[in-house]
Amino acid sequence: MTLQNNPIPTIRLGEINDAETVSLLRSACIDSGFFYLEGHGIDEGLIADVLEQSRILFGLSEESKKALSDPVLSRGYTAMSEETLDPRKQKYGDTKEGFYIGKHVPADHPEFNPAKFKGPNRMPSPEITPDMADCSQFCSVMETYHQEMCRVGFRIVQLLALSLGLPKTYFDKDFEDPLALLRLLHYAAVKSKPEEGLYAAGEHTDYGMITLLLTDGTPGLQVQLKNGQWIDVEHRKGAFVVNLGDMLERWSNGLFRSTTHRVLTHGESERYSMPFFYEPNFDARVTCLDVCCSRDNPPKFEPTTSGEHLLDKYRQTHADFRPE
Ligand SMILES: O=C(O)CCC(=O)C(=O)O
Ligand SMILES: [Fe+2]
Repeated sequence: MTLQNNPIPTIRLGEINDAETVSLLRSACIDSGFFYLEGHGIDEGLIADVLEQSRILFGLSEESKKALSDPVLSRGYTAMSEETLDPRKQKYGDTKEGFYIGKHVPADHPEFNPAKFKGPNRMPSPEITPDMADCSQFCSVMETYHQEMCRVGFRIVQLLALSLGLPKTYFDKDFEDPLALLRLLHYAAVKSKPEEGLYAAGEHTDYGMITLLLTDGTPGLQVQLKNGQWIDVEHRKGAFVVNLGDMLERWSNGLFRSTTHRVLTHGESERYSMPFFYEPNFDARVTCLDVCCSRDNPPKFEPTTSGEHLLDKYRQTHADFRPE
């Protein structure tokens, strides 16, 4: 396979100070904004459990799944076709259903603050989802995975700091209370027809810092190269597909790329995936980094905060949302 066909490099998370890894990561962030992650230390058994529990969740009755929705806090269940990632090109909603899990902050906790995305998860329980045999198993698998992924996310951010020519701990303070959201996704066995506006997940960039994606191996994810061409992101067992979001592009003054991607399904089988969105503290300041600016290359973006940036992105999506 030529480099042209597979421009997505592999980063091993083992040796964090390794100069070669740092420079490979820098190139990946500048060129494609996507890389495979190996050596992350997440147990294969845990990954299998997350996939199994995800299948169990989406196999519940429609009644149970609807009872798990919580649109106010964007936690819990989102129905098939409810989301439209690219309203400009899509005639139909994404042919997927989803389930969001964040950090659980109970309503009576001092940190509870829906305006800052701090609130309770909406999880299965014998009362809400009587058809789930073992709700506590689902909850404990997802909680463990969420915690482990925060640990991996933190290490990637340290590696990103090095790749920007900054001290390894540069962003540490901004990730003391990260906005970290795991999303389970289930794509229907529907053949995507982009020419007719039918997508499994419409074209988009991710809003935040980094996304770590795991799938069941069913193909579908495509990335757009700088020349406009779409390429398949091939599944690599045990590796995460990591991509950068708009917030990091902004922070790095456009040096690191937030790349457009989409999902097209072939219609032969269902597809399960779980993106994990790892973002800075709500109040973290996002100001174009000095190392990415110069007299000839002044800051292209106004300073903002992580929370404001994310809220802005959500508002934009809603403003031009035109349901058919
Ligand atoms: O399911 C996938 O492969 C990608 C999903 C995605 O891009 C997203 O949820 O932002
Ligand atoms: Fe995405």
